[in-house]
Amino acid sequence: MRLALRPRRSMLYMPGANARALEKARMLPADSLILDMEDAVAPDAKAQAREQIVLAVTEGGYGKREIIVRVNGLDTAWGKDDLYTVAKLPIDGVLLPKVNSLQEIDAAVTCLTEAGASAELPIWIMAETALGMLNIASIATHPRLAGIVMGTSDLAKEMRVKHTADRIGMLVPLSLCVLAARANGLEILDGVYLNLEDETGFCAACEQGKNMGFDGKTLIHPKQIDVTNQIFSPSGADINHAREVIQAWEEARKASKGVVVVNGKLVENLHYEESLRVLALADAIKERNS
Ligand SMILES: CC(C)(COP(=O)(O)OP(=O)(O)OC[C@H]1O[C@@H](n2cnc3c(N)ncnc32)[C@H](O)[C@@H]1OP(=O)(O)O)[C@@H](O)C(=O)NCCC(=O)NCCSC(=O)C[C@H](O)C(=O)O
Ligand SMILES: [Mg+2]
Repeated sequence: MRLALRPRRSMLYMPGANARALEKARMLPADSLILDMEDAVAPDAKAQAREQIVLAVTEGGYGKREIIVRVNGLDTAWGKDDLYTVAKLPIDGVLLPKVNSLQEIDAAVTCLTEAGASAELPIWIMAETALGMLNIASIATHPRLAGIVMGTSDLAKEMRVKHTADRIGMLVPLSLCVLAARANGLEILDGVYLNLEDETGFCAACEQGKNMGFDGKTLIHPKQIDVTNQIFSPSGADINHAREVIQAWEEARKASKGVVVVNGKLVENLHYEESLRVLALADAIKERNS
């Protein structure tokens, strides 16, 4: 499933059991919201979280923010009821946690279909298990899949990787998932940054994620939104450069040339296509903010 170009620079998690967070999110500038029934919710609060999420999305008021609900896995006591509950909610996607295989997506889709969900309801997966990493090339081909969210906390635990500033132990899985996403036309979001006091480290992680090819970053607190939106938006310089490339390339084409030099750099068709994407993203962000 290919989604239309939509900014997904910032995707904020909130525990479904936290009514204040569900309320607050209606005013926050995040592009997407993940209303969580899974790991941010204690077992005793699962039923309450489900009820509050139903109430919140039914009431609405989230404007242009994309609403995605993260359900519990089908191997838990709550997974099936979660899927039955979200099947008919007015949401933009369902996020499946800890996906290990394509067959697990099939099982979730079967539940959603039984419960009357539209065949158009986008499915997202968390890439956060060692087995899921090894199977990501196959998982990413699922026809209902819209996007991948990196679960770097669970993955670090499974791989016994330390959270270092350069994320050295994460680079292979992160890039593997970016490759799988791009090969299948999917969106992909980087994992969360857990230290809420470390702004410098957070900015560096956002920059690294952008440079690695991610569309945006998942977040745990409202104070992480603005900087994320800024880093994952094309800058003024990016937009000017894209316009120059497009103009130069179109003129070159008219003159039957296959290459042209812009500001001392070689420009080919691939740069033209990337420049069109940058301008389309900038327009989508403008529209999102209007
Ligand atoms: C980390 C927190 C528990 C901190 O909460 P709190 O102590 O309430 O923070 P503040 O007092 O600084 O909050 C200021 C105001 O902002 C609202 N708020 C806080 N967090 C959120 C949020 N996530 N969404 C919406 N609104 C939020 C507070 O209500 C305050 O509002 P106001 O009343 O107007 O002052 C908390 O931030 C939190 O719970 N964060 C989310 C944690 C979470 O969802 N974790 C699970 C996802 S991470 C994960 O599982 C990734 C993956 O699976 C993996 O494996 O990597
Ligand atoms: Mg996780």
